[in-house]
Amino acid sequence: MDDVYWFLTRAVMSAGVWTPSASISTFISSSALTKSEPSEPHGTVALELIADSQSKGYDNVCMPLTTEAWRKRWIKMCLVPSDTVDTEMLRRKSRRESKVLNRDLSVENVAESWRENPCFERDEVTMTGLDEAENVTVIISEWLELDAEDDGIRYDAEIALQQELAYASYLNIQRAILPAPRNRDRIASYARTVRACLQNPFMSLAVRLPVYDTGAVDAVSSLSSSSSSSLSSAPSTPRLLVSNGASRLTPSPGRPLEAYIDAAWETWDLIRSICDYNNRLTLALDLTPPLPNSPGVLGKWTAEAVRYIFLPASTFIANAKGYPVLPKPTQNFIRDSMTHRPNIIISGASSGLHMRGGEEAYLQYIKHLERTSSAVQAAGTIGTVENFAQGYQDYLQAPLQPLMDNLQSITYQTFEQDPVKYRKYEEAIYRALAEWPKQDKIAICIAGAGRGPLVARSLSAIERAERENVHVYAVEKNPNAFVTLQNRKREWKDRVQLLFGDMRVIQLPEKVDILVSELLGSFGDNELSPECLDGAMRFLKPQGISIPSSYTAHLAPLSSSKLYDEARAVKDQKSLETPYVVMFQAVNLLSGDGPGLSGLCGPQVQECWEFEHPRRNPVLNPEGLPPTNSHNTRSAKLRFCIPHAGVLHGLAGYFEAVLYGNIGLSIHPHRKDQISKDMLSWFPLFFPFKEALYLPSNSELQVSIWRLTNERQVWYEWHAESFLGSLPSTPSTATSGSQPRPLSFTGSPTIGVPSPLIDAVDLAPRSSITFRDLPERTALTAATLVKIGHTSLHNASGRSSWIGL
Ligand SMILES: C[S@@+](CC[C@H](N)C(=O)[O-])C[C@H]1O[C@@H](n2cnc3c(N)ncnc32)[C@H](O)[C@@H]1O
Repeated sequence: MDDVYWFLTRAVMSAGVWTPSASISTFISSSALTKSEPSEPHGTVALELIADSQSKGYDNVCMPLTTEAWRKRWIKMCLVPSDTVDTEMLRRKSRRESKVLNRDLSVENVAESWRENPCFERDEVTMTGLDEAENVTVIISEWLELDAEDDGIRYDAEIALQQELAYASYLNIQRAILPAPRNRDRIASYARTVRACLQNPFMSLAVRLPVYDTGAVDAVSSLSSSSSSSLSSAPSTPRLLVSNGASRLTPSPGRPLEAYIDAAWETWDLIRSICDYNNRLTLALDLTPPLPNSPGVLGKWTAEAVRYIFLPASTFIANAKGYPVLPKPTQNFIRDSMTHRPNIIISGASSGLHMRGGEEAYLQYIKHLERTSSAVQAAGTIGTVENFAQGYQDYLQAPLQPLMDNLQSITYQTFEQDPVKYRKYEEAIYRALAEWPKQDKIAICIAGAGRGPLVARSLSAIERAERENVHVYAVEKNPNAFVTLQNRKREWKDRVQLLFGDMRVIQLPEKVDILVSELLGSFGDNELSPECLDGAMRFLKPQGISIPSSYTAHLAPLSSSKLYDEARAVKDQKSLETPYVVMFQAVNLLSGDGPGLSGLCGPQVQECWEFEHPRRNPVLNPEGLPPTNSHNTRSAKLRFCIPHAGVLHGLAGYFEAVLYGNIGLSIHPHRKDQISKDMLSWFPLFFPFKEALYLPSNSELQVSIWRLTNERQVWYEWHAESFLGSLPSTPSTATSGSQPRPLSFTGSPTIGVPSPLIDAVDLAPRSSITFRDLPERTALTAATLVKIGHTSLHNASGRSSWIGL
């Protein structure tokens, strides 16, 4: 049964033109702001530069809040002058912590009065008027070291930060970009300060972060080298402002750039965790080179709260004609990010770095990426899921309970707009009919007919198959929908017989050859199709056909701070133990394909279990019904390889159904386009975790999930454990001198069975990785995995969420 009714109703009412457009800003440096006098008619330099950038087609400007004068005063007040610093240490020191003998008490008194009453002088800020600050993205002083080693520097940097934010608030600025964290050792201090600043409920903050971690690349030198070259000055100017590439850091040989990207992500993960996933904390992702070359490595950032993307001119390369373009992986990342409507900040466009195109070439190129983004194009194309779901991405919806509830007419009407589902059903019925000898009398039952679209599709399949002798029964338990069915019966005449009642108890005048139902949920069985069809199977002849004939549930571990945050917003346990229907957008699937640590890891998305109709050899009571529901319980233990560090926030649930032969329905992310492209009726299920579980690079995640039942309810429970590998000291198997066998990439009957719907077009051999020899594999597994964490058991005994029978 379709999980999107509620969403659809809302979507129909709010359908409007939503253009997923990014806003593009230009960066104005503080030197540009201070060097010239304003010309008429602009009252200030800031207003003049803002007007100039608007005339060039930028949507916004991004500029620092403070000037060089402020930096100089802060250094003078707070840092020990360079000539008194211990040159061995090559580190800046705060006056507060300094033990030097020749302390200048007058300066220290000035500093103390500043600490007591922080205040700017006019020439220390770039703007003073509300008109200047309007629509400006403000950058907090980049030289503030909120993560300095020196306690005094950190303390004074925090006071300065609070002072700048208070001034920004005064100018009605509600968003600010913070200085980048630089010192991995002190990220917790940085994050604590940010958390304190977030106490102002009207201010949203973005952490600027290079996609590789500068602290990891050059942990000491980034601080000490800048101080050695300018001991009397503040920390180095952040790389963002360097457009000639002179200050590029080079990763050390032997460590791939991807490793630094994991480190950068870990920095972000720690900051947002300490800030308790505050939704006013976002990322300003700095794409200053060097950047990774491998495709998809930037993909994990699409699942994070990236509000700003810094693109210095130095990130661009020249194409064959000399115009600036982005390297392929960066290009793809920008395209994919477009649906999140980021604010893209271009800096150094006027520096003449590229031969052709001039300053506007950068802006034009980003606009071109937006226009050609497949996600943006899909959102603008009627009939696609992206268009259909506009504005509802990453929106949590409680799945409906169609067995317990009676749907409204508007709900039926909206999901009847899905052309793909009904076309697939008609084709399945047509093919099933084609298998019967022409002269046979055939009976079809539509179990759960709703307002009748599958009845109408059955009749057209009968016509296409040129069958004369076919009778259709339509069973429906919703009394209101049954009125609509009666109305349509006038058009169907006696080809169709309507029966009002619950398919689990109702009697039919005769047994049928084909039983058609659509009781599927996003996870296949989560709207109780197995339980309803147990009853309906009484109508089916022994050799009869059920459409669907089977369906499978699939899972993948996912990271999404947005969904995690949403699920936690309702502050009770229930909301974090409830599966939700969600159109995923800012989501990253954490698993990769491969053998992993245990040799047992499967594909990125794995199958949990299957339901087949009719069941093989069922135990039935005299009424033809199963005595208990225990045969509909299921469980799965899945092993996922985690190639890159990430945080597990939940599980993505999908289904795939075989209607008949190779006709099917699928929302499996890798197969849906091959099986039922542009089908609108189902969005995936999201099983949240109460605790975010950190997963290091090259770890293994083991997920357990159960479908459980009692006489009145069905529910899911879920749990996860994480492992790291350690090499066994001795070979774990006694294979008389032979080496452990290599991993085999040949098919396995149990892991990652390929879809029966796409056997001819199935994908790479992602799904079938296992050891050839099971006993050997088991011994190795036990020897190599080291447990590192787990979640609690979610929804124990169905305490928070269940589906009523
Ligand atoms: C998803 S709707 C499908 C309606 C229609 N077949 C379609 O595809 O548009 C499922 C329908 O099955 C009905 N239904 C669910 N459980 C039922 C049961 N146990 N007996 C009879 N009808 C049932 C619901 O009322 C609903 O109308």
